[in-house]
Amino acid sequence: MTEAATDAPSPELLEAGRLLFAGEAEFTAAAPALGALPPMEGVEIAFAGRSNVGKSSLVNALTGRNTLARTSHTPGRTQQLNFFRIGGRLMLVDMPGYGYAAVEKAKVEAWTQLIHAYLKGRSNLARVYVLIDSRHGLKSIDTDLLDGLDKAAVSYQIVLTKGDALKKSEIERRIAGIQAALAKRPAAYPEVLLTSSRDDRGVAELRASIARLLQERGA
Ligand SMILES: Nc1nc2c(ncn2[C@@H]2O[C@H](COP(=O)(O)OP(=O)(O)OP(=O)(O)O)[C@@H](O)[C@H]2O)c(=O)[nH]1
Ligand SMILES: [Mg+2]
Repeated sequence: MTEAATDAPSPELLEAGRLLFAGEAEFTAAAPALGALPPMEGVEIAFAGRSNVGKSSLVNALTGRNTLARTSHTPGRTQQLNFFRIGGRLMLVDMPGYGYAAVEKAKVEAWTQLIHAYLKGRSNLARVYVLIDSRHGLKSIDTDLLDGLDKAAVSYQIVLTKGDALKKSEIERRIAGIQAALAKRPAAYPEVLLTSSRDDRGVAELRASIARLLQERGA
């Protein structure tokens, strides 16, 4: 396990994260295609992951607003790149899911192309948070995305979701397995975060991680 993997954020960073997400959070744009992206504004981060992994729920948990992003039991709820302005300094992008969805295959393939193209071509994108369902771990469709991000040198960090649904021993095993899989990936941030939008575990730590990223970017 690396240093970063076990480092708890400092109280100052936790407070910076809390303040970042305590301010205004507003939906600003939805882009169905690359040609419809809003202008670049400040530092951007994106939430990517398989359909139904809990991306939109985590946006709501971070902002403490239950209905900011639309969520659903049915995979395929988010169908465009949704841009949220957070505290005037950060743009958070909630993406459609890849992998599977309760919509036509052609639609999912089009989203997957859009996701890959956006992630590799957005110059103010500071980091991609790749969300992985803690119960399922990394699937080949996830490693396809990681391969693309490594090749394009786009920084990413793994965030495990639905941590409330796993036992402690399973959580430890899952995190260790993912860290081992990341060790040889050049664009991976070594720390793996475990979150739950149900019981809020790891949410303050994720806010702190995002606040640290903004500090590093001088934003
Ligand atoms: N147990 C548990 N369920 C969760 C959690 N977060 C989300 N869910 C459930 O997972 C389902 C999908 O949540 P969404 O947030 O819509 O997932 P998404 O990744 O945005 O899905 P798409 O937009 O379809 O790609 C919903 O039924 C949520 O209630 C969590 O932390 N714990
Ligand atoms: Mg969604």
